[in-house]
Amino acid sequence: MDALNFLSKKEEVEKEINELKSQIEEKKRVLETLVSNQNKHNLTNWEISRYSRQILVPNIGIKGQESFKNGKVLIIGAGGLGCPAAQYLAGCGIGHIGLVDYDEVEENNLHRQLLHQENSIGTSKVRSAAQALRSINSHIKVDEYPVQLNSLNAIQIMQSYSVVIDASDNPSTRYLVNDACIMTKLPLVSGSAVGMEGQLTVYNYKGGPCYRCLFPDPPPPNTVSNCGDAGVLGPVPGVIGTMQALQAIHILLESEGVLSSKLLLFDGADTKFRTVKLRGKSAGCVVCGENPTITRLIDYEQFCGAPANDKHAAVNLLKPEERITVSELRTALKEKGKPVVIDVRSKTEFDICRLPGSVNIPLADIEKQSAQNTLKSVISKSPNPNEPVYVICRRGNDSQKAVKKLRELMLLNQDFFDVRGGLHAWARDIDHTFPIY
Ligand SMILES: Nc1ncnc2c1ncn2[C@@H]1O[C@H](COP(=O)(O)OP(=O)(O)OP(=O)(O)O)[C@@H](O)[C@H]1O
Ligand SMILES: [Zn+2]
Repeated sequence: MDALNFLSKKEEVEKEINELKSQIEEKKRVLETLVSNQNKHNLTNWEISRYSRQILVPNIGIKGQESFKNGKVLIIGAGGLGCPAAQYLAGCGIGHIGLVDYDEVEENNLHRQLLHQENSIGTSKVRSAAQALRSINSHIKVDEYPVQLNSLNAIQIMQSYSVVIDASDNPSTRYLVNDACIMTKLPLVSGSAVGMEGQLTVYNYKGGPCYRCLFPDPPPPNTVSNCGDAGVLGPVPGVIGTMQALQAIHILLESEGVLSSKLLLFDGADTKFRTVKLRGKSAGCVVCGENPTITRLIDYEQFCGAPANDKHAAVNLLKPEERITVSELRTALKEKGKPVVIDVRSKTEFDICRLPGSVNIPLADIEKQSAQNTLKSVISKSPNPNEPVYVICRRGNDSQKAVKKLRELMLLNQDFFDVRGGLHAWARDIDHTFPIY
């Protein structure tokens, strides 16, 4: 047989094989339908076997597993809460999961965002989480939205789902998701976790309240603590995110356990759970009340006075002459003997790293004016008590607040200077061995 004949014969046989394969697949489907009709459900033998341990739970059963298979859950945020929530939903066989996140994986995410791996640092969180979910369960559909959820895209993204999980970390996104859930008539599973504590509730479920019914006004900007500032212990969002998955499941099952009009509080320090009753739906709510005034999505960053992310915007509270650079600080440290350097971070942060000889007086103590005696004693003991005092913090925001306060108090007629960019700038420009957190 010459080469041409061989190739065309080969192609013919391969075509026949493919046709036979698709006939087999088709027959398998017919058989599955026959079996499931006989069993009066639409689960395949493979699904029964794969999910057998949860199907055996009387609250779930075949009916429950069918509702998981048909379930469509959207998760906003693939971080500390979103990872455990998504992981359990994928494991349970929720047929369709959507993930929204604009951010990339950072090394400091890995202690708690366990869908992401070391080799995903710097890549899209949505991509990394979606890949992990597909390797947990290749039979579910995972939609990837590597974007910031905003007023332009929220409704369109949400309307393909039946339950929404808010696993984000900022008030602007919380109000946006709430309002979009009212407009798309979707139940909203809302969670949060910072430090050792977490909270969980369900909004907009069967006549229950929405987020705005309970919190009509946004919190003042910069008053909301986040993981980047206050820290968080990994298993704490693990608990809350897992319970968000459980709430989504209760909603899909239409079971009793939905936390509507109730708030679950978790204290990881004392290992305590508490549930408190919340106010019901408010007739005057501007979005879900009797005469709503918000009928389309608004500008949430403007409403909250804060961006829809937790990136740090640099504050600018002082005049240029009240601030010095890290290079000027280094010169002062070299040339002026031992100037006083006040570090206004928390004690926990001061224990992580500090400039040699710096003294820790947290901003909170300066603001409460409870630090004056300590400060006076530090200054009077310094070799050059009339020299300027330098104030430093992590990124150069809190140090400006401290300098402003200290200058207002005109303590000892001392000159106080802010160190621009704080210890992050020191690590970047002066000492590359200095730790960054
Ligand atoms: N509007 C939004 N659209 C899409 N994703 C959002 C939005 N707002 C917040 N997120 C995402 O929600 C996730 C929240 O995760 P988490 O609270 O663990 O914080 P983090 O930003 O990952 O970590 P850290 O606060 O420690 O830097 C983040 O990945 C963030 O990018
Ligand atoms: Zn409401």
